[in-house]
Amino acid sequence: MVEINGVAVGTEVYPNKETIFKNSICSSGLTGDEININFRYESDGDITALIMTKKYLDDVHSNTKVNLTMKYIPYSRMDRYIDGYMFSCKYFCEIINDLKFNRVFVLDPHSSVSVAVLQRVSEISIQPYLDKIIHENNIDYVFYPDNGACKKYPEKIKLPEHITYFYGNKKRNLQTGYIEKYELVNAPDLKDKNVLIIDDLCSKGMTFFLSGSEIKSKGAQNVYLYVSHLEDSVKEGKLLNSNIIDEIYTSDSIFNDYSQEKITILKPIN
Ligand SMILES: O=P(O)(O)OC[C@H]1O[C@@H](O)[C@H](O)[C@@H]1O
Repeated sequence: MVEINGVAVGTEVYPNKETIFKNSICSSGLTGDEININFRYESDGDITALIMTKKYLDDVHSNTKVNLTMKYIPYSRMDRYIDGYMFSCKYFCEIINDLKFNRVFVLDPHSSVSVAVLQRVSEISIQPYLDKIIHENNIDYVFYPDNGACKKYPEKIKLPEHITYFYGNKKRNLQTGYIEKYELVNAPDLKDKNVLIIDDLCSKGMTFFLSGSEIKSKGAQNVYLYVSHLEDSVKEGKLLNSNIIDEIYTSDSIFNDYSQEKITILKPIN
């Protein structure tokens, strides 16, 4: 989904599935010094819509600065050279650079690779989300479910002084995607404690099902999960039908099913 100043672009298609890119939004008054594009990845077609929209704005509003908000960066997981695979994260970010946005705003990117490639990029902080969740749920401990999260978040977020974190180790088979082994590393006494798991992405939720199960088996009272980007595929996994996680919190970056019990989509930060 692509919006120009809050109005969706390209919502109709021709019979052959090409999108009808109308300019009604633009003719109904695009004034001001800056235009804001909101890009929410739902499918690869949204990337076409983004390219068309920026090209259109360059054409008819060539003197106006155009900002892009792209909370979830598509292809951000394909963030290294792997033999036989395309380095899609790099290529996608280069396409964004080629479009020459004035500023690009992203939320909690999966790794440092995307922000290293993207130009004129700023990160929207997830701190206000975490402060709210920690406060409202009387969190005792924070848990980072894998090495990636454990490396990233201590540098990125500030926990209240009384809260310490512990972390987990997972071994995923890259061919099958299956998690073959999961263990808690430095777990404190969790009896009757409230734990918040923090990570960037949830796909089918297996990482959180396994880590949450381990945490609950150590006597934790409530286990909450914050993920910046929640994929729809979470509905296909075990997580939502179990009692392992008491509430999942996420941003509106890619998840938009407000009917799900146990999932809170947090209001945009700014
Ligand atoms: O376990 P699922 O939900 O499938 O995958 C999510 C995990 O896989 C990683 O890319 C994410 O950073 C997260 O740790």
